[in-house]
Amino acid sequence: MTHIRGLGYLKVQTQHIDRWREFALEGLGFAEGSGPDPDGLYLRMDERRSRLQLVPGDTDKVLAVGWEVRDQYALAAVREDVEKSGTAVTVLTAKEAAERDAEEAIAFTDPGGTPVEVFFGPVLDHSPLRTRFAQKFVTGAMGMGHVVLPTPNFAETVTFYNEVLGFLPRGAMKVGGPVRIRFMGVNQRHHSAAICPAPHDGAPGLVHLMVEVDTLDAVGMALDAVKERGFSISSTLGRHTNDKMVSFYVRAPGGWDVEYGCEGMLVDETYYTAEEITKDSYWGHDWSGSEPLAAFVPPGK
Ligand SMILES: Cc1ccc(O)c(O)c1CC[C@@H]1C(=O)CC[C@]2(C)C(=O)CC[C@@H]12
Ligand SMILES: [Fe+2]
Repeated sequence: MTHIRGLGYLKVQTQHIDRWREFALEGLGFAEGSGPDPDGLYLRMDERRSRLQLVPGDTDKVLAVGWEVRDQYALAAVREDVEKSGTAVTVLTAKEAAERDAEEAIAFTDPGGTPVEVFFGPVLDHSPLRTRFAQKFVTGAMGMGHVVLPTPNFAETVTFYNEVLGFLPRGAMKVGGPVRIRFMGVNQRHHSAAICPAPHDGAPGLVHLMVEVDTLDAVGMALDAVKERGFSISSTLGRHTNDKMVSFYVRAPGGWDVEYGCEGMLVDETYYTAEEITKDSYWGHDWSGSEPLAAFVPPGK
């Protein structure tokens, strides 16, 4: 059993903070939140002060994938498990935790090189949330969405998430020969993470972030809004075969994608078994117009 309850937050550095503002606020309909860096962009999806955090910098890269646990006891247990695996853990200072709107947090790097944080005690913002398309983001017990992480050490990374962090296998898909993308979950969301083999550890360290909304109309309105603003559609609308989600993928400033969807299924662990899908989608999800993902482009190219 894992102590991790869901994806809590994602913090990303970007060279393109102004374009990000347009992308996230006008295109995807996130609400503006608050956070410690006056030059940062803090995006609200729910009662948290922020879920997605962009800070300006001279490269585009993931600074932290933040996983949430129930309380201080769960955090201590995760820390012990990670340390026992031989991975060094940093306990963040009270100031560093406060900057993350958390009561306490730890940090470490996974075998694929992704900077990971685990925290408890998120600080809330009770002011009414007004989103651009009047959509509700599906968060709560399902966390903020899912991340697809690239790794040059695929087997080791998968083992780490399953056996050290306790993520449950939620099926796989072959992506060339015997190589599989592996989906993993920690709650009723079908997958909160997917691990994807990448040939090298190229920036930005992320393949995509998926966020879910409550209506197909909001997905359609976001699709129109990002297209109107000149953002590149990586994949057309489609329905996935594993989590049943209807989504599109759009290229974020910085070379990774945001998947924006609705109608994701709820997993019932009483009956669930991990299955292998042989098609990514029942219909749609045409990737032929996708610009190359930065995670798969060799550094320096
Ligand atoms: C197959 C699938 C099911 C549910 C998801 O949320 C999801 O993101 C995916 C993967 C989508 C996508 C794909 O099918 C083609 C190969 C892609 C582009 C990758 O290399 C990572 C994401 C993959
Ligand atoms: Fe996805």
